[in-house]
Amino acid sequence: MRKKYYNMVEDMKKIRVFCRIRPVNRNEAAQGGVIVVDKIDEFSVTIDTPRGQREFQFDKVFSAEASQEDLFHDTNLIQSAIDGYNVCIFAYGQTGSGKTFTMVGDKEQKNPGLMPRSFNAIFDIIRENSSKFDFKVSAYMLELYNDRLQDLFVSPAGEAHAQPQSHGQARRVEIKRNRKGVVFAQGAETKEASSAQELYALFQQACANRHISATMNVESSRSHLIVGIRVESKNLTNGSVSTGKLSLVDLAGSERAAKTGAKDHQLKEANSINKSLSALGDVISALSAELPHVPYRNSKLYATRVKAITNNAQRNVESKEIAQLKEVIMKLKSGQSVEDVDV
Ligand SMILES: Nc1ncnc2c1ncn2[C@@H]1O[C@H](COP(=O)(O)OP(=O)(O)OP(=O)(O)O)[C@@H](O)[C@H]1O
Repeated sequence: MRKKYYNMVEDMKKIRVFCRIRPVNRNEAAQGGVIVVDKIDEFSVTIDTPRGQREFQFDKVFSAEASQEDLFHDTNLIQSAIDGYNVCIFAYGQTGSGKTFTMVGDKEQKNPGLMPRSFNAIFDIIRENSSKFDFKVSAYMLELYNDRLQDLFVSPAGEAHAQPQSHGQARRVEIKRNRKGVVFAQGAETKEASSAQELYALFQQACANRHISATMNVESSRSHLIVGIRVESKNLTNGSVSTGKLSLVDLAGSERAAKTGAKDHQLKEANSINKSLSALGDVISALSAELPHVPYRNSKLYATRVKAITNNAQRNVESKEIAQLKEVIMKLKSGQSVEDVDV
């Protein structure tokens, strides 16, 4: 059992790359379109290109018939996030390739994607363990638009009316790293949720505040959506507290704006998306090639010098005493008395 868990943790140190093949849609089928990606086994695909056939390898390949449930089943790292690990899942691909469908699902939520399924799974696990742990779930939701992080819990109208800070600018969200190397979004509003429904309602509120390109009559994400869910669990037997984080990211695609005679601001969007996606691509290739320098700082998507993701999977756990001391500090900061806290 212990070996199995150890192997799982070892496995988690890696970045895993899955490939999902999108089925042809009605328009494409009407124009005689066919799938050009061929799944040849569990791990490989071939693509016919003008320069001949090319083969690509992945940790797993999902065919066009794979269901949302299949995807969730094989990418499910919710238990690890609840156990105190930092888990990040994102979809990467060109415009229209199915990133939003995979991460969020279809509009009517007949086929929910990884995000709503993860919200449910978090609270299912919490329910199963509620006699042994006290849980606290909180979330922040951001978008990265034109190289600027926006807090999606603050509506654009609210932002416009917000009191400017002393240096004359509206509230800014910045990616920072604390002394333990944990990355966090400084300045982002965090909201607590006590059920999957509440978390989903927060998500819907966040989506309503996203940038959409009004002049394009197609549904296309023009910004990167970042959903961060923090799960704090207090062990009721020994008082230790572990904090895990699940980051779910729906990246924007870029090609469409560039191809359709885009206006100035659309080109700015496309350039900014391309720049951040290529920075992300550089980070991933540096990590997978285990290069000594990982260029995190080239984009706000990975703006901090996170200690190598590949070789540092560790649980964020603190003892009962530290958890209590933090509580004392919190109370003192808010002007409460601490006499009744026994440390
Ligand atoms: N596996 C799938 N099965 C059925 N329909 C799908 C699948 N993947 C994507 N689609 C449909 O294809 C269309 C494009 O998908 P989606 O919006 O997810 O693309 P995207 O990669 O997020 O695009 P963009 O980068 O422009 O936001 C949508 O109508 C979506 O419902």
